[in-house]
Amino acid sequence: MTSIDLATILGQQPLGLIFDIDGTLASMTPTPDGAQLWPGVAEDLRRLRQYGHVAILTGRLVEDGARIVNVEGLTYIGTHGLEWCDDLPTQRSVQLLPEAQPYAEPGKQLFDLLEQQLSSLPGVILQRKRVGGTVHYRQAPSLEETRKQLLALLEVPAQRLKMRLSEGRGLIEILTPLTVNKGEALRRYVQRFGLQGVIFAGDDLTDLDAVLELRRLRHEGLATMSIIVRHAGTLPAMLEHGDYVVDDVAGMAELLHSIVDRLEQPRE
Ligand SMILES: O=P(O)(O)OC[C@H]1O[C@H](O[C@H]2O[C@H](CO)[C@@H](O)[C@H](O)[C@H]2O)[C@H](O)[C@@H](O)[C@@H]1O
Repeated sequence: MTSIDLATILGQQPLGLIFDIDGTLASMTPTPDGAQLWPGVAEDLRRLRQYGHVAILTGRLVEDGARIVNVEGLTYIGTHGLEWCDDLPTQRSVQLLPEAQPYAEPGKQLFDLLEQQLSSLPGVILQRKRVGGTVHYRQAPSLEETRKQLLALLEVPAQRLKMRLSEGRGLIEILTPLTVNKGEALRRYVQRFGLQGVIFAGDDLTDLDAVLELRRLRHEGLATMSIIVRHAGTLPAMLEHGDYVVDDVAGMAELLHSIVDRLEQPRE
């Protein structure tokens, strides 16, 4: 624990609590469709809604993230900040940032191209999103060979279509060239509700932008705390810049539960 005091942050109003999904509220599974919230988390998120603004900030499509979390009354922010929904997408419509709209078609073209080659790419899963998407190759028989094959297929057309490729563990993200990321999305969320206290929890490379943005917000006078969910192979930069570390999704679920318990205690 750093010198940042959880009780001080939880005492701020308006308070915001923002969570990543995969590796934070849900354990990693071999395929994206297998992910499930850790037991008890959905109930704690429901209780949490009464004390602050609660958001899910994920790399997944809003609908996909909402399918996993499935708690009403949260803000669902998908595709690393490109799309927003003020409740479950069954209740409210999903808003794509207008600046992202022109990249829907180029993203689709890249996925169409990969789809044509799918029979020669065993173990590859294509996850299309509203704009761009994720190419998973974690299940491929040879990771490095498949990675090279995918990059060879994608690099030139992506450049021509002005789309960006980014690599993670066993995946390639097809992204827009926009600078929107989880950090920018977090700031938008904070400004939208005039939050004074902000907690963000995440575990992976794309969460680092949000962790760093929280630091900037703290320098601007807000009470903020980032929670890093540590797994085998957690990026050193996450541990360096985060404020509070928990071990695995189980540790995150435990902390979430204790946060809700604290908020439910009567104030003196
Ligand atoms: O921002 P997040 O909520 O952490 O989402 C990041 C990506 O998560 C998903 O992929 C990862 O989790 C899968 C389920 O555990 C796993 O099978 C996959 O290998 C991981 O990369 C999701 O499928 C992606 O769309 C998200 O971008």
